[in-house]
Amino acid sequence: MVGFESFVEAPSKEVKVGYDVPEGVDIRGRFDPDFARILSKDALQFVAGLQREFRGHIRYAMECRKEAKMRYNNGALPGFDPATKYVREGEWVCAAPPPAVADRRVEITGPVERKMIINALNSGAKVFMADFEDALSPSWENLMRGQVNLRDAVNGTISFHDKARNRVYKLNEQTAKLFVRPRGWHLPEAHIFIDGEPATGCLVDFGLYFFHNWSAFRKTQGQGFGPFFYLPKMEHSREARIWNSVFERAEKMAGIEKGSIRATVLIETLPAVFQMDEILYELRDHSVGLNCGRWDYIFSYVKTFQAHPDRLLPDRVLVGMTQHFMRSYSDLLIRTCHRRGVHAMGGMAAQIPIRDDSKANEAALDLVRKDKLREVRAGHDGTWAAHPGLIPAIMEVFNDNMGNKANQIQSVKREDAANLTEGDLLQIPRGVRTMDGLRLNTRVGIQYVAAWLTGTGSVPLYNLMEDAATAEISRVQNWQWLKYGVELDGDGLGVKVTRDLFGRVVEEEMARIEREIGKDKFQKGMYKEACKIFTRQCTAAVLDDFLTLDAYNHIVIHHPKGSSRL
Ligand SMILES: CC(=O)SCCNC(=O)CCNC(=O)[C@H](O)C(C)(C)COP(=O)(O)OP(=O)(O)OC[C@H]1O[C@@H](n2cnc3c(N)ncnc32)[C@H](O)[C@@H]1OP(=O)(O)O
Ligand SMILES: O=CC(=O)O
Ligand SMILES: [Mg+2]
Repeated sequence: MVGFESFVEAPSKEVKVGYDVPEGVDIRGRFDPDFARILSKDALQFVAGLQREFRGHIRYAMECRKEAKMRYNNGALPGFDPATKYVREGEWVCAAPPPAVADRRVEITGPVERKMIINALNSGAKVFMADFEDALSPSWENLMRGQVNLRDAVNGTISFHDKARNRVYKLNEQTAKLFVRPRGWHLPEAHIFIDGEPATGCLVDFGLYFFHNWSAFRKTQGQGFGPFFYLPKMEHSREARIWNSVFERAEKMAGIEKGSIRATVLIETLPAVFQMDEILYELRDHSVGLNCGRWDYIFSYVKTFQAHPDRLLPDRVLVGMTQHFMRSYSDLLIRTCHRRGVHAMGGMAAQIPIRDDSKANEAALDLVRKDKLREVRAGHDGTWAAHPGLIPAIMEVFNDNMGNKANQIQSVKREDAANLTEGDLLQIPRGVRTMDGLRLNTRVGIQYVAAWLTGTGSVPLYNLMEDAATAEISRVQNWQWLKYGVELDGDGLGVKVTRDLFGRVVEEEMARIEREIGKDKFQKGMYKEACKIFTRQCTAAVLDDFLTLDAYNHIVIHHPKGSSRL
């Protein structure tokens, strides 16, 4: 095929440099020689092939999401699909877990940032999930540097020199096994156009990573299997079927056996909890389990029931795993996975170490221990840690309760959970809705968007980890409370959430943020822009599907033409 060059100006020199692209591919992101090694013509050809083969299927799946949304908005409830009862009732199992990742008792997650990748791989966790998703702001720089970092990590050559601290970071002898989480199906990659359209973000993340790393990964990490992935935010098994076909195409291109690639699917949307068997079935040759993506799941509960004022959630801090609908989701996930012979992974506790207050730190650690103890006793085979400082405590809980077994797939079947019903999975959570809840949602939402706009996708706020999933809860909850003029509990005054009240809350919380972080940081940051985006989304007549879809327009930078909206 005849190629052509996608030219951009090199700003300092007056020469033209450019990516060598295959026909139909146009790179609109900044040129960088490091990026060019990732965006090689062959790699782009592979990504373009994926895009061309699967774009129609993806479009259809996104249309189906819209249709389902309309049904829920008209009063329907999600539930098990009678048409796929035979899948749920059939006796089948997934391919056996690869030996390299039989033991996944503690997994650390984090963005694909160079130092964090090294720290995570060295952290003592069994697995590191490198994130292009909830924890990453998908700027061109972050995405492309992330690909460079992962290639160096898989090759074992990654290093990082922290000049300020004069510290050099390198990989230990023993490292965690690498999983990569591409973006969700809904996000475009606006810096890569294929046949005149933005590429699908997750196909870019997957395609580039797979193309450059499959061979080395299988030798150094996967003991003959791999690469390994986490798949986010799916709503239906038809979306899992697309991933399965993507994997088969990739395996064919690489000339490796079907079933080499393995993926854990996050069950983190409400519709997907009714599709767990179906999702595993679609991916049965490529599955390595399911995971409780609890934060997006809460977000999805609100989103799915956006037009159901009888199903409002209480304050965000009250929606924990002990609420009946959350516990039922975790129990059914364990039962489903173990019946099908794969891992049932727990979720993320949002607490992180608190350095300057040992009492508060101990209290936070205690919450993490309790959460993890509940998970391991329920039958989860492993769980997530947001920070390396939590790994020893979490590891201890899993070691004490799982002993020498690599996992609990065969030993904890949870047949009792077979009787869980749609009613259990949808049970309305209990708790109050307060002014403090509204304020916290607002303060956290604005600060998160401000960080995201400046390139950081996971941040510590008020001693908790915040990422795209947790920020989404704040956004949709505010939207829903505003939409239905919710009467707040707590002060006995029956204050209603109105636009006026929300306007005052936003003003006061912006002032509070400025006091907390200081005038200088506030001025230099993107708090005002973030406030505008967040406020617009909370007050929109129609709920935006994703916070990051609109915000993405603010971080797209086309070269050499400047910023560009999709
Ligand atoms: C809902 C979901 O999707 S959860 C999954 C997605 N979310 C995530 O992955 C969040 C991951 N965690 C993080 O990003 C971070 O821990 C944060 C933002 C929450 C806190 O970050 P910080 O306040 O910078 O942490 P802190 O200053 O305590 O870091 C101490 C050290 O630990 C390292 N560290 C902290 N978290 C991680 C991590 N997740 N992975 C690797 N290293 C980490 C830091 O790089 C730092 O290293 P250094 O001492 O060599 O400089
Ligand atoms: O991705 C994980 C979640 O909880 O959301
Ligand atoms: Mg998530």
